[in-house]
Amino acid sequence: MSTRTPLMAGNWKMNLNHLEAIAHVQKLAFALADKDYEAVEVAVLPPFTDLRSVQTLVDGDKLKIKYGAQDISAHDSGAYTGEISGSMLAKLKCTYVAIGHSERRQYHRETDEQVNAKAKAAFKHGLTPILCVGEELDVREAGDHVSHTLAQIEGGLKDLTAEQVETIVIAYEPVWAIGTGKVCGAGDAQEVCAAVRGKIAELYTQDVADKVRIQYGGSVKSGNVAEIMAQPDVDGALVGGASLDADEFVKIVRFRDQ
Ligand SMILES: O=C(CO)COP(=O)(O)O
Repeated sequence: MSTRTPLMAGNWKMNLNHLEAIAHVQKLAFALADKDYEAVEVAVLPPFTDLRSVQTLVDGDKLKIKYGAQDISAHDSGAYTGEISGSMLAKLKCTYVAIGHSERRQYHRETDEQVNAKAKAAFKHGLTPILCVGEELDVREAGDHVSHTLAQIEGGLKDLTAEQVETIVIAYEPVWAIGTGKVCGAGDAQEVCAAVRGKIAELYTQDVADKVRIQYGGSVKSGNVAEIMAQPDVDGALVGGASLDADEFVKIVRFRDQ
């Protein structure tokens, strides 16, 4: 039986302005009870422009919900127009930062090398990376989904220490299941998540691998979350669309009741 605390995180993507963010986090705070936080960690990843508002709310009301960003610059400061540094996110008391989301890889051509540099930047500033990996449809159809995902793991974790890796979160998000309503079968998600843990054991130690939390992401909803969370190597969910509906996200957090 795993001792890993599940992490249920909402990736809002480019949705909800700062006023909507306040209303949304207030709804979550109202609906979630202390007992929800006993066995599960809950986090939201709002757009950058919402983070200050979310921080003020969480600090002011001592909320247990955690928050983080959807991206980070690999650089510390300087002439990088449009980028946001790890020290800026740390100053806003972010806990998490998503790195290498497939939408960043696809639309911004982020490579494993850049993803690795961002992971290092996150650790440098005390942030926990949620390293996103996963294959496109053609890769899965060719039967190469495991090797593709493990190559992303190897590239993303390059030169990170065992102490860093044991705290990292991995999000396995098959690209073909994101925003499509096509959920990956629970057994298929388990296959890749187990292979990811095996790879981390090979690169580090079994002990390190046993501590890493591996989330599944891709069309997670209240109706399918229980089956996915029942898999031994799935330690949480990274939820896109369904996290924008507070009632639905609360049901996902309460996956044990579904
Ligand atoms: O990309 C995702 C989370 O990071 C998943 O998005 P959906 O839940 O909308 O499929």
